[in-house]
Amino acid sequence: MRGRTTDLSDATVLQQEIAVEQEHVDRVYARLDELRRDASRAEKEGYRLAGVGTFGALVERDAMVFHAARRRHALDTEYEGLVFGRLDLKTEATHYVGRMGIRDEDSKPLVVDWRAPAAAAFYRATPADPLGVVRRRMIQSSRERVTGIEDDLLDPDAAPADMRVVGDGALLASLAKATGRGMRDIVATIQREQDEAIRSPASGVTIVTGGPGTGKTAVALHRAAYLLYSDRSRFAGGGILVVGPSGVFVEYIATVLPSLGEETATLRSLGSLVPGYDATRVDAGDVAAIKGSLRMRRVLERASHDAVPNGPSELRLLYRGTLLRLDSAALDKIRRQALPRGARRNEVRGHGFDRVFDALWAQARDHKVTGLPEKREFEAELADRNDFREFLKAWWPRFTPMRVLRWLADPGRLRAYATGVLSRDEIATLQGSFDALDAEGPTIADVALLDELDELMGRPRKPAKKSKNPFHVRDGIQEVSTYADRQAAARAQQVQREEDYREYAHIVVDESQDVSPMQWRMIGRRGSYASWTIVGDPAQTAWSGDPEELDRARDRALGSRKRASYALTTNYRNSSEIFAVAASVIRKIMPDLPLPSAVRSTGVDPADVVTTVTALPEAVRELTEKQLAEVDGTIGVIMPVPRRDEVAGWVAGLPERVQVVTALEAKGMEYDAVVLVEPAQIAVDRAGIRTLYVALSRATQRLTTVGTNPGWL
Ligand SMILES: Nc1ncnc2c1ncn2[C@@H]1O[C@H](COP(=O)(O)OP(=O)(O)OP(=O)(O)O)[C@@H](O)[C@H]1O
Repeated sequence: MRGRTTDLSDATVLQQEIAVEQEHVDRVYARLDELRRDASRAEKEGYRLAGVGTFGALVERDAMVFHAARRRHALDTEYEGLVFGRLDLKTEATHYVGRMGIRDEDSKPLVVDWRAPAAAAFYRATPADPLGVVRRRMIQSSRERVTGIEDDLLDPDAAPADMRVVGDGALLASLAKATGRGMRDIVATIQREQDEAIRSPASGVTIVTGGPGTGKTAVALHRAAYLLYSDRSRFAGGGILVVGPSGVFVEYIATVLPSLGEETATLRSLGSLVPGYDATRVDAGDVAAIKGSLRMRRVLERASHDAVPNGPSELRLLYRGTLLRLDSAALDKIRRQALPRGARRNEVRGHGFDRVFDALWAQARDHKVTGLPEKREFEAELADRNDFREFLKAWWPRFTPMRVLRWLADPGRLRAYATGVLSRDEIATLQGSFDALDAEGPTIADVALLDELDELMGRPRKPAKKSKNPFHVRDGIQEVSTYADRQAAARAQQVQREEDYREYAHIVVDESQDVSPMQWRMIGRRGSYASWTIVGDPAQTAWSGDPEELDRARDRALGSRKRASYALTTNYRNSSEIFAVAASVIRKIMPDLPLPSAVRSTGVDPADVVTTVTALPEAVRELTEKQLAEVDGTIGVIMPVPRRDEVAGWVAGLPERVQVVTALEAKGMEYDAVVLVEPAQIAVDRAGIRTLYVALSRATQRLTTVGTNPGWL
């Protein structure tokens, strides 16, 4: 208990203050019940009216039902911890801050939405700059019951004599909680520097940097929620895309926006950004660096213009008793002419075919074929012939990106496409890295190559565009639809987008330090109209390619948009003891790197266990079991990428709280305890040391390292 002295015991003061807040919270929930009843009445009314009226009116009512349902859903979602803050201002006014804005029957605010301008002071006021706030109070609750209070007295001189101040401050109370499987929102305890990044202007590019655990991901997600609040029609209409490094990470953060009442954002990992793929396989660092380099575009361009493997090497057609023939040189020439540099193979297929017709026509005339008809009829005759059609299909098929990428598994083709673009060593490194495409699907790095090929080759022309009006079934017919059809259509119009949607209004890129140049191109294609939020920490990158190329690719994706940068400086995740170990590792290669300060101490130092190869499996299992006994939340067992399956076997059968991830998958993740296996095998080069830094900074409470080589510390 801090602040003013009082004659009452601390516990009594706390109970009295809780009772004061409970009264307000009760009013809010009573009002919430009314609003929910209204929303569900509007929904029911919409259903009732749906059976009558003109089509246009029906659509409008459907939209009304949809909005009412959405509102009811929001009211349900944001039930827990609805009111979490109170501001007592110098003006003697009091504001309550919560997950959503609620007004009483007279339209007076009972709770201010955390994203509203009036709530900014809740996050930004400090004792040095109180912004008119005397006391900031965090209200903790469980469902509708207030369970605790944490106050910060920001302006003691302005505090009235009877103002009470209880608790140790909101932040430390919240950091002590165990980690769940999914990330939590931090809406009640956003810190000033974070709030500034969250409320950065909606246009241009917002860049947020900071060391491990500084809340970059939390800021990025709260910013998405803020943007949806501040300009819903723009951001919900155009859509917000959130891109993270891996599927594991996307799953981890997937609950944050819904917990803030926002479900409209699209979350994708780098391996699943292109429709049809959900890649989780990773390439070795040196392979990923080559696959991620912009030079791959030239390699792929050459591939996309090459002849089909095992395609027909000549065309022989017996036409009205005369043999017409195009040999392989003639066919190659036609292909090259129809496909000049920059042309898209799938789009110019027709030109290729036209040239084949021309060449055959010229031959037929030279050979003075008896009874040769007009050219158009000659073409029609050929086009009717199965053998000719089969030839065209085999010689110039419609290409899928996957089909062409597979050609790179052939060492001869790879060499032919890459010579003069990649070094001999690089070509040797790439060799074999496409072999498993068929059996195991693409790697995460391959997905950007597939997207590039898609662009390089274009798509076959699409059939005529469908009407934009989802109720408009065929020209001239406004089909009588059922209520359910229109309800689905109303919803589809609001949230569903075509599979390869590319017109997002905002793109959030998390862990941006790991986005390769080719991946920046892939993301950039989906953000021509977007404003951006880019968060990352260069010191955590696993990228071992050319850093300048990386900057260039990023700059190209972001274009000339105005940039605003924010740096976060406090590590909220790690205990100071754990972060000290991580810091000592990164300092080896970046001695001048500014590091965040870890605010919380547990008094428990990390343990480092050195053992033998034969004893390692048992040691890993035992150390993991020990963590299970010591912490309540999750335990991350982290290892070098190639050893994943082996280590997973060692801890098989342990409770679900134990999660097995590679050092690369651990990016962005958080666990209460971490057992890190064979750190020396991760720290094999500079990129490896940065990856080790990531792995060492994942734990909130306990860190144990275990391996057969002590030389990494
Ligand atoms: N203001 C805050 N109040 C409470 N918890 C916070 C706050 N800011 C961050 N945290 C917590 O700190 C942890 C780290 O946050 P987050 O994962 O966003 O950091 P990060 O900067 O993205 O980390 P990394 O770069 O290491 O992946 C999370 O558990 C988050 O909930």
